[in-house]
Amino acid sequence: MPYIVKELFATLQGEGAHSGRAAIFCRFTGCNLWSGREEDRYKAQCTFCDTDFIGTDGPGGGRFATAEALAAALDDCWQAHTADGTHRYVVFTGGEPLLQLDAALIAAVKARGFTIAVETNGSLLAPEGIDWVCVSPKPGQPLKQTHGHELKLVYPQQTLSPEQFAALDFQHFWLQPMDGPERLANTEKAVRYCQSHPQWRLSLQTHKLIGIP
Ligand SMILES: C[S@@+](CC[C@H](N)C(=O)[O-])C[C@H]1O[C@@H](n2cnc3c(N)ncnc32)[C@H](O)[C@@H]1O
Ligand SMILES: Nc1nc2[nH]cc(C(=O)O)c2c(=O)[nH]1
Ligand code: SF4
Ligand SMILES: [Mg+2]
Repeated sequence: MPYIVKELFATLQGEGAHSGRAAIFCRFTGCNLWSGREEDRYKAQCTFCDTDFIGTDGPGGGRFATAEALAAALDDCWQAHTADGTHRYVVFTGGEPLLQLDAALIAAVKARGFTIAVETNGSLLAPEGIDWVCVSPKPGQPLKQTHGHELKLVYPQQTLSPEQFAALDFQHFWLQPMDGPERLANTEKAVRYCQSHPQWRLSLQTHKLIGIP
């Protein structure tokens, strides 16, 4: 099965505990909670997505026939954008990366010296070997990935509250204000929640603030 990638680009991780860290983002095509088409958004399980994950037309996107081919593309992207070969970091996102990220790709990317992070909605179990698991729960599907490194809840959501997740096995608990027309009000709500519930910290989408991808 080929890996289908919307885009593959170098930037800084904008969110969560690794915010500010140089990374290659590999955005897989497709999600299990929304078709990605605007006309379907109202009936999707996840309705507030900020991302275009349809097709393969983004920078560096395409169909990669093998794990080795995709790992080589990540390697090229890292080498084109960084001064040295160390601290290699790849973030697999999407769409929903756990629909495609498998043992073969993890092994191929590790063999090239990358530390691997994933951004997942948590409705699928993560395979072994991922170094940093960020789970961002969504409505509509039961949460299967109930442990990891950071839990990043988009806030506020009508049907999901921080209390539902506060006892799970994660090192970091983030509230990330929901982007969209209510972003400012949502940010104020997230600030108030974090102030009164100090287990939770505020995650801003810093890449959007400074205009990088
Ligand atoms: C586009 S998702 C892709 C990865 C995976 N499908 C997921 O939902 O975690 C990447 C991150 O953006 C967050 N996100 C998506 N839409 C957002 C929005 N409107 N405001 C704030 N964060 C959002 C997600 O919760 C997730 O943490
Ligand atoms: N800079 C940057 N940081 C990010 N962290 C998570 C992202 C995502 O879309 O998964 C993202 C993204 O799209 N850009
Ligand atoms: S689960 Fe993630 S990629 Fe899928 S629609 Fe929601 S935010 Fe977007
Ligand atoms: Mg994003």
